[in-house]
Amino acid sequence: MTAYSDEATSLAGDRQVYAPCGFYKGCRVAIKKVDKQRIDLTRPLLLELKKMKDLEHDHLARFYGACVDPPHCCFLTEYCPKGSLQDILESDTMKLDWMFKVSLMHDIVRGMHYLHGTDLKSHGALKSSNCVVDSRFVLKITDFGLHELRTPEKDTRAHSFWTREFFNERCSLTWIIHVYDY
Ligand SMILES: Nc1nc2c(ncn2[C@@H]2O[C@H](COP(=O)(O)OP(=O)(O)OP(=O)(O)O)[C@@H](O)[C@H]2O)c(=O)[nH]1
Repeated sequence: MTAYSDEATSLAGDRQVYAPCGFYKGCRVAIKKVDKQRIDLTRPLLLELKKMKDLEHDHLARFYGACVDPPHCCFLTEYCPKGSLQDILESDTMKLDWMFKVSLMHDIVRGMHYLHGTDLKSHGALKSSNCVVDSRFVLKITDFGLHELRTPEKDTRAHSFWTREFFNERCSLTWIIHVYDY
């Protein structure tokens, strides 16, 4: 894997968002840092990594793998050049007409429907910054699974909705919570 830059997403005239990315086997990938001193490759973790790699759907960002060597622990996922739904919603220059909004909603529903039918069963952190948009304006859901390796949310700007946080504290995640999530 070649890590090459923090690429600015193409929202001309807006705040620029820099996403670390690189190349892995000829594909451009998004690099998500994992804030862990060490990662124990237990059997359940290896199984989950395998399941994640096997997932394939038009509305899920491809999971390419993880680097578990500290201090460079990270996940590699499909890189989507238009940035996240959060970036698009916060953009002053990008006008969303109803056709585009419906198409984005449709993509989320299709992606989540597929995810709920897999062994992962739930996303766990569905929010606008975890929905990324590719060069053809197709929305793909990212950052699913591997909950034990993810750092708890610290960003109050994150657009997650009260229902997920409310339920997280009280019971385990199920697909029903996602229905309220979006
Ligand atoms: N262009 C592009 N930007 C991305 C991609 N993935 C993430 N980003 C950018 O990185 C921002 C932050 O994403 P994350 O690093 O997942 O952080 P977060 O979702 O805000 O927070 P946590 O997931 O809770 O850590 C997004 O809003 C995007 O601007 C991608 O595939 N392509």
